[in-house]
Amino acid sequence: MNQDSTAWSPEERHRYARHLSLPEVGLEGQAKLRAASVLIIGVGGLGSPVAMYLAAAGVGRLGIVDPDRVEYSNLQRQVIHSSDRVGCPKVESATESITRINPFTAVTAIDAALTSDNAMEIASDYDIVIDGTDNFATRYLVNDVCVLLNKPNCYGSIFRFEGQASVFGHSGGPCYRCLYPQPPAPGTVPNCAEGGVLGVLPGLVGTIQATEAIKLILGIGDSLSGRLLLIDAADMQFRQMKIRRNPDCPVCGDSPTITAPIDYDQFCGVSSAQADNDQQSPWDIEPAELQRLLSEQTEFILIDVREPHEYAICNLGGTLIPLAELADRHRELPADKPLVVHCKLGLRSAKATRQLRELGYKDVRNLRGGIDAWSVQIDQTIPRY
Ligand SMILES: Nc1ncnc2c1ncn2[C@@H]1O[C@H](COP(=O)(O)OP(=O)(O)OP(=O)(O)O)[C@@H](O)[C@H]1O
Repeated sequence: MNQDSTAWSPEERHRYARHLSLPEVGLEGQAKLRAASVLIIGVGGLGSPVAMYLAAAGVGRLGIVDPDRVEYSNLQRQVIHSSDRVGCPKVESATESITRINPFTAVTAIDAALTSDNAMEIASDYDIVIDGTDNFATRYLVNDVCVLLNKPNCYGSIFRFEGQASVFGHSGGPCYRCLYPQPPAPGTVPNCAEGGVLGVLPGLVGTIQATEAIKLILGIGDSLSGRLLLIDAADMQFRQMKIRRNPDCPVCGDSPTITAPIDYDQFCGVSSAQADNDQQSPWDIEPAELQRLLSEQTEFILIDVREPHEYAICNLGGTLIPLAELADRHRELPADKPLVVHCKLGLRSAKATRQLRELGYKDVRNLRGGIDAWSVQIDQTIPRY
């Protein structure tokens, strides 16, 4: 314990009164909370409620790590941030909120991404780690670092209306790799930016992560270690699945082969997918060139392969054929005219371009960077979403 557990100011006694009268917490438990340190990776949708509730509960020291800046599109769920903080580093905005909630909580803000190079050093300074991130490479990194440092990892993830939570690497329990030995192939699982997420869902999952951290600090209840909680907010169903430690797990198994953080982008195939994405395809068309074609009234067909609800948000006026319908509906397109295909970011339209070329369409091009790039480079009145 880093503070005298018996010394409480009148304000602290008043602030924590409802904990103090709870037999499972009391002065002793509150002292454990004050002496505890928790590292929160990502102060986005999940990290927001986690940080706010842990501060309110009186956790003595919080570390927050995030390289991102607050955007308007974050505010629908990232409740630790507010409109006046758009453009600010998330960790700065979160520190301000945490301090307003509880000035007795000390915050260390790291305005950078957790990486293989810094994770061991950063995490070693905390009792518990909470993963509030949104990508597979970081999830495997957080998992491995927690196993290597023997720290519990309160895990959560969300997508659309569904969430998951568990506690990994705790007292001989399984780790994230025992549950998911391999990451999904890059591009096969859409992220929240593409697929959307119900704003309240990270509140639900993040408070479960915070609850698990508080239980671990207090040493009470039955933790989610060895169980995966599956949440369906649309039907409000909570299910759980048993998870066992895999003796062959490369990080927590009987003969581990991972003894230090690895290259997680490479493990998750992110580098090669990114390189493919960055590499200009001969079929790409830049936004400026598309603008020229439009202004010169060149004859071509513009095709939008997004979903109807995305088309309703903003569109360039092309023919809407969602990617999943292209195989059935491609005959609506003339075979003898140039086609320009686009989507939100240029990935779905790259697939559509390949598909149409395989179907025999000779002159098909893909708008590089999608409607997002068009909005940044050509027409800022088109909303980014
Ligand atoms: N390696 C990492 N280190 C620290 N923070 C990370 C890391 N990877 C992701 N994050 C952070 O985790 C948070 C996840 O938040 P969230 O899932 O709500 O999405 P977002 O990236 O803020 O928003 P959107 O996906 O809509 O653009 C983000 O703030 C992101 O910057």
